[in-house]
Amino acid sequence: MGEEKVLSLSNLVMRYPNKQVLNGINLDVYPGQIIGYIGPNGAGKSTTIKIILGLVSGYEGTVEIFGKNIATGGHDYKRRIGYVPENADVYDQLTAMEYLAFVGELYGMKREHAAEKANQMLAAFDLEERAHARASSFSKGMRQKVLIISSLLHDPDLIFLDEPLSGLDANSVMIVKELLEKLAERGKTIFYSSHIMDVVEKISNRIVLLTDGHIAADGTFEELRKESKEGSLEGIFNQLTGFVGHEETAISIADLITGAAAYGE
Ligand SMILES: Nc1ncnc2c1ncn2[C@@H]1O[C@H](COP(=O)(O)OP(=O)(O)OP(=O)(O)O)[C@@H](O)[C@H]1O
Repeated sequence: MGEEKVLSLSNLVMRYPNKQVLNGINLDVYPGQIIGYIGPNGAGKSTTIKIILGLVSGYEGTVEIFGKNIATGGHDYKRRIGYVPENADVYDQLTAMEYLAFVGELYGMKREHAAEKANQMLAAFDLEERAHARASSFSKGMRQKVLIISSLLHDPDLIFLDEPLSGLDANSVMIVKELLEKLAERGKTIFYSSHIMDVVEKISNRIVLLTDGHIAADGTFEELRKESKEGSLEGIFNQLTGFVGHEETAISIADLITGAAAYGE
């Protein structure tokens, strides 16, 4: 591909004191891609994203964003990035508008511009009436919408989303799924981490599966399907992560709960 890479990871290795999490990740990402970054719990997905965002240090290898090494290239690239973390929370004491104007300013927007755009986006997400209410009074889904807006307000080119649909109702899920596609069509790049396989299957135009610290699969859903001969992404995931016997596991847990194992009933 002749296009400029948005993100490039070369031989990325990360060790925590008692665990090697990333074992040499190589990944080149191009404009317009919607990458579904998947893998079992603890595989290292969040660690990868945090390294890319400059939130975790001590890695080996190279991370280039918009053609610049993040270790030596300054922090300007962060203004072109949007991020919805998995366990984020809006500041409870701020109203949705205050929070969004604040985040917009952090990304270098003028406060009035951030506030005006935030107002329009809150209305688009059906939250106009709650714009001046404190976040502490918001439901989980309302908070998630505010977080999504906060990650997109400054019109980033590279967007990281960790379980972005968490807590959203069915209508909002449809809007966000469609929105991601529209943004990708406009050249934005989306890096999307989720455990909901049917959503990843539908949204992503490229799926990257991380297991045991390395990339076990990388391609479109169709490519992965041809290679694995499984019909669904869930099946491919189970095959590539070596998972068998969900029923046996469920039975043994149910036995523990009801005491059947201990009492041989
Ligand atoms: N600060 C830390 N110190 C030590 N170990 C850590 C630290 N952060 C993460 N780990 C370990 O690194 C591994 C990868 O964690 P990470 O959060 O990247 O996984 P993940 O793929 O995002 O998992 P999940 O799907 O559960 O969100 C886990 O074994 C975790 O315990």
